[in-house]
Amino acid sequence: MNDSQSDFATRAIHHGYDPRQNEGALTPPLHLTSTFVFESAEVGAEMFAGERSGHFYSRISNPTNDLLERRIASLEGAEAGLALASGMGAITSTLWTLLAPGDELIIDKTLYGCTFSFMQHGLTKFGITVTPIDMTEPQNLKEAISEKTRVIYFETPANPNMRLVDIEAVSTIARSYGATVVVDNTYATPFLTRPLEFGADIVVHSATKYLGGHGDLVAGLVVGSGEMVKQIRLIGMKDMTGAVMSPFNAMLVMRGIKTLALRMDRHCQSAMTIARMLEEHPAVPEVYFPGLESFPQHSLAQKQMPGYGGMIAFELHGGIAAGRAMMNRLTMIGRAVSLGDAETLIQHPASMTHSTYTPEERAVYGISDGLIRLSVGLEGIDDILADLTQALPPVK
Ligand SMILES: C/C=C(/N=C/c1c(COP(=O)(O)O)cnc(C)c1O)C(=O)O
Repeated sequence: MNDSQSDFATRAIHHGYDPRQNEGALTPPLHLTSTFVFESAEVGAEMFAGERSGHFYSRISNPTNDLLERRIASLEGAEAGLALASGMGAITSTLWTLLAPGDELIIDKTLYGCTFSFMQHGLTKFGITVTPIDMTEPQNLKEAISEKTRVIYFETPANPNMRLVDIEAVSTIARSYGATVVVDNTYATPFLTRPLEFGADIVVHSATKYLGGHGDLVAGLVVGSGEMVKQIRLIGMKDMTGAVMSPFNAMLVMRGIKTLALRMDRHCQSAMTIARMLEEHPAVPEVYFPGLESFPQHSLAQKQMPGYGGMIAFELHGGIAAGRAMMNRLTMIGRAVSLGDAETLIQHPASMTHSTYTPEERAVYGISDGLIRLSVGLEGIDDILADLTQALPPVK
């Protein structure tokens, strides 16, 4: 962990909270309240009119959520943050706020399955043009972008095949057209990548994953400029989706974030070791991990990610039949969707998280039928290696 990451670790624990302002309590209070009492009818009216700051209903804001929002904004280097019920809540609340009929949304061709489905089968029903491109080549964006383009959206690394997008290059092109760049930073987390530093406008997270980090909640987060986040809170979240995070989950996400630096360090170390083992294994023809020198975008990874994360995608000889047999032989590693947990998890995107893509779409969008996704957890590395090795086809 270098100096800036050390500062990151400190802010992840302390930012925005002073025990001396809270009866000395080491940990922040949990405001399990739906509503707030006004000191007078006039004050209530002023709050609804936006003439007075403060909390008046937990679908709009809550003091516990407020602290999480300020903390994640600090970690991402943003002016403001917003806590939502899920990653999809963060994504949909943001895009419903930014887009209107007649607008164009340009997306990278590889996205989490439900994100892809919301865009291709949801937004398009409301007169929004959705244009998937291979965003790993910024030239493709130059050719696709137009005055109708309002939003550019991508994940880096992308779920599930690990493709990286050059945030700086894409943001430079987008800015010349006045388009807003939204980056889903779930895989990398702000410990490894802070997209706003490369010119992006908004970051969304499934906080269900690495930020919560313990497989015990579903949550989402958005960060960006103060004005942008205010619009997403008051239009997208309050009125259009209602996708509000419970204060209890906000408390759990803040507890997860306290150890994010430590956990990401371990996820990165273990994933690097496992990726190298897989690369050497004769039953594994393809491994996709940004930290491998053989990774096509390894130099971009070095620019954007000082550590390479905990996610690996790979193929087996024998395709999905061999993949399923291998997954079924595992004894410690869990056959489950989601990612970023203490527990190592494995799944088959084509039939699970990305089954919303048609087979034809999967072929175009780089999600092969044989692809397997591994979320490397925090167990002892020898135990993870042992489980994988005994489950992989025997070396002849
Ligand atoms: C089962 C869920 C998986 N993913 C979700 C996800 C979401 C959506 O996040 P909520 O699940 O709504 O918190 C948003 N953005 C990214 C990059 C994601 O991976 C999964 O892949 O295994």
